[in-house]
Amino acid sequence: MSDEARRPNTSDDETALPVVTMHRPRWGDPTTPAELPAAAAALAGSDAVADPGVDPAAVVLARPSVPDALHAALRGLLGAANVSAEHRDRIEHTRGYSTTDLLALRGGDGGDAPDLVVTPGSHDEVVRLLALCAEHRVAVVPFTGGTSVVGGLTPQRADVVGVVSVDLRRLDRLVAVDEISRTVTLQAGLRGVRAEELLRAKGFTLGHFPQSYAGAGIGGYAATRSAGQSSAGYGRFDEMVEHLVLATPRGTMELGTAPRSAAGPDLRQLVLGSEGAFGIITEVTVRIHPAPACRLFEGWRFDDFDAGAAALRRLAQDGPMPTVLRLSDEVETAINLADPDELGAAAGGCLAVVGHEGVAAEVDRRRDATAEVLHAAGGRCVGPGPGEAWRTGRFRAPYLRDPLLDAGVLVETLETVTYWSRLTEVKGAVTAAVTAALTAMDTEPLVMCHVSHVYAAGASLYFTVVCPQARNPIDQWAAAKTAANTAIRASGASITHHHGVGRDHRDAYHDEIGDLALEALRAVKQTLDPDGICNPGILL
Ligand SMILES: Cc1cc2nc3c(=O)[nH]c(=O)nc-3n(C[C@H](O)[C@H](O)[C@H](O)COP(=O)(O)OP(=O)(O)OC[C@H]3O[C@@H](n4cnc5c(N)ncnc54)[C@H](O)[C@@H]3O)c2cc1C
Repeated sequence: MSDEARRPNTSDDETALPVVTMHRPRWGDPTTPAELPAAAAALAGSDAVADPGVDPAAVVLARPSVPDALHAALRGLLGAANVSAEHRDRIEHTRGYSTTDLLALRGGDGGDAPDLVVTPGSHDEVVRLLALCAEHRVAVVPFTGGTSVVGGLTPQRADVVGVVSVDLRRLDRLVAVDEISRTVTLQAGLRGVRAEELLRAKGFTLGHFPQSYAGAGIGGYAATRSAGQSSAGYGRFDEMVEHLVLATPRGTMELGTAPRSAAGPDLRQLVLGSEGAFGIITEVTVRIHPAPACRLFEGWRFDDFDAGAAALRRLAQDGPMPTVLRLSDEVETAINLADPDELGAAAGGCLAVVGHEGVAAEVDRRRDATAEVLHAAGGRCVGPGPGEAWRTGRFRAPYLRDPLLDAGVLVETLETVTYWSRLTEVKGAVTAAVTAALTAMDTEPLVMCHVSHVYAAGASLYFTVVCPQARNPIDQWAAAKTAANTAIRASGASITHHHGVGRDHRDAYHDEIGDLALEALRAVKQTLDPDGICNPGILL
């Protein structure tokens, strides 16, 4: 392996991002907006109406409805500087980053804004503020990075008198590294980028890089069972968690005594993925890895999606397992969103990105063994170019959505997970359902798909849908999303692999788990949150 292909993991490391303040409804660092590639504008169609949306500062919000007594008690508990009813703070905590969330705010709808935004500075303060809010029947929405794409930050107001957003940004410490056990204890409000920066300084990595890496944080990762793009090598976030601390309106629950235990069911699993419905995660202890010294990312071509998927399955089942393993279908390969300058360029076949990280000898050994499997499965190595283009461009991709929306293009993603034996069927069913729903509205879409995470028994499918915006794009996407959810459930797949349930997937999730399991979950909520103030309507 040439030294040029196998790059030392140094200053061109795309994971070394600065921590930026997000500015709803746009993504990321406002000083580096994305240019819309000329070819992408054509996706809007000739009827598209360009619309940059309403200035968030001009969005009218309702008067805060939390009782004065609670407002005063929160100021007493947290200090006046950590309790805000300011317009700007309320806007910045309104909904998440799904396309419909953005469209609503761009359209001037501030209806889901919280009444107050609070920033507690310790676990004890979180416990006490939960008790105060329960006393006053005010809903509490935990907020880490605010990048939810499933309505996880939009609680139901029906049975509460107000909504408080609990922004965990002050819980931002790396508490301790256990180098012998290779674990780190992190406070929940730490942004992912900052956690990685702190760990790299000690020679370690978390290995968790979701596409929302620029915005999301530790508490959100745990609460949603997030999956990073290196999940093949490092695992999903929930698989990394050894120990966690949950603040509930009834007190503290601390779970995870040892790496594995036979002491009853693993209750950490009740909290991971609970999306704020049972309380607020304030701290987690997770596994870490030595920071990789080298990496090698390559592109591999396959004749078609099924051939590529079969090759990925071979690796997932029999090894070796790369650090990054993903496969774009024919449409996504041709559109090549990883390189915006090549939008629309026809490429043919399907492209897989295969990445290895570690010490040089291990990278070489795994790369060669992987190449043998992929060759045998019909793959052709096309060198580091496409792999490096994907690696270096991946955190820029979310910036493209804003100029697309400005230009009147609807762009949204959805995902699912199923067994290998059903992968092609599920992919076909979801693509057909979304295409039919949007075509019926005279907005025929382009539906792209990739395999984003692989396991021995199956894989997740991630769809990107692009079409011209209809007159009411929120209703337009709701129809497409309903069609997709129905197709996912009808084909026996799970409603989500990593985005979570939130409000948007709640009904499909209940269908997926069945009545008895739902009753059991409700009993847990009743025990931990008897007044129903923890993210009401999310998950349950
Ligand atoms: C452009 C883009 C790309 C994305 N790519 C990925 C991806 O590659 N992989 C992936 O897994 N997801 C992805 N997502 C979805 C999202 O980033 C993840 O769900 C992420 O884990 C959310 O983290 P967050 O810190 O932003 O959480 P938030 O949005 O703040 O919260 C998410 C949910 O968890 C609850 N919550 C937050 N903090 C806590 C806490 N401390 N305790 C209890 N509940 C809490 C919230 O109330 C909410 O319901 C993407 C989103 C966007 C917008």
